[in-house]
Amino acid sequence: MKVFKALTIAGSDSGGGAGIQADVKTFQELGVYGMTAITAITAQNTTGVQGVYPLSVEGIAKQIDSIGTDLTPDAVKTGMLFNSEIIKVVAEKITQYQWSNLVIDPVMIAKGGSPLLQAEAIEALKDYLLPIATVITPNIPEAEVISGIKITNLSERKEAAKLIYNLGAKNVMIKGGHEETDQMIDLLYDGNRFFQFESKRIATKNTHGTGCTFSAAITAELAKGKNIVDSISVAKHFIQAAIEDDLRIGTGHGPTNHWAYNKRGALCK
Ligand SMILES: Nc1ncnc2c1ncn2[C@@H]1O[C@H](COP(=O)(O)OP(=O)(O)O)[C@@H](O)[C@H]1O
Ligand SMILES: Cc1ncc(COP(=O)(O)O)c(N)n1
Repeated sequence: MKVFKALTIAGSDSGGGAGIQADVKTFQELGVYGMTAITAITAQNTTGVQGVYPLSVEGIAKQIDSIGTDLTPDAVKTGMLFNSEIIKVVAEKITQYQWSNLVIDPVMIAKGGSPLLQAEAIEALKDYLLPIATVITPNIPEAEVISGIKITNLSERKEAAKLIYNLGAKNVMIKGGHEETDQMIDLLYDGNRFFQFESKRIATKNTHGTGCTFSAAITAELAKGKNIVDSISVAKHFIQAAIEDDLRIGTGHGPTNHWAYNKRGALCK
């Protein structure tokens, strides 16, 4: 049996809804063996972030080397990277090991407003990570920061996608979670065409970790050898099910249910 393997290089969320924890749960649900290199520990729950503790650059490089010298991932994603030093070492190691299928989730701010990426790191993200990305998955505020333009409608989102594409990412997926529309549109640009992935907006405050889960699902499907459009299509169904079937735990922005996608599959059989 061929075992598909995916690596996440991201921060730990003690509350279990976002970050490394969301990624590993998603990999597992999609039948992919999950591996991790932790960049920072956050003390976090559904009410917000209580503390951020980045790891040393040496400690992060060592974790990636442990994987690179023994286990070759079929796809890699990055999440919270915190500062430019971490971004540089992560880009260097991914290049050193010649890993392909790289998903960059340019995590900047947690749902409650706490910064998970320092402002000084934006240029490093553009210079070192975008040129090696198979796909970058910003939400609308992140796409505004990277592209440098304001996004208030779909045509501005398309313009931003083109600007981000020109920075070197092979595909740009600008998510629509931050738009006030009833229809949730995630927009992909592959340098040639635009693709829209649509679903109904779910009225809920429990969206902690949606971006992490979505990008982890894309990573898992790329690891299995699917193309970008098919990978995003699965990820969209996965996140929709996970949000619809929210767990209602904690007193703030609760997590999504990573089990929901497979639970539905099982119920349909
Ligand atoms: N209320 C919602 N209903 C349905 N899908 C949602 C909702 N909120 C977010 N999503 C989906 O979750 C994914 C993450 O979107 P978004 O919230 O924009 O990212 P982030 O978590 O990075 O801010 C996207 O696929 C988006 O369409
Ligand atoms: C460690 C960590 N990484 C990422 C996020 C972003 O979460 P979201 O997916 O809700 O944008 C988070 N809150 N914590």
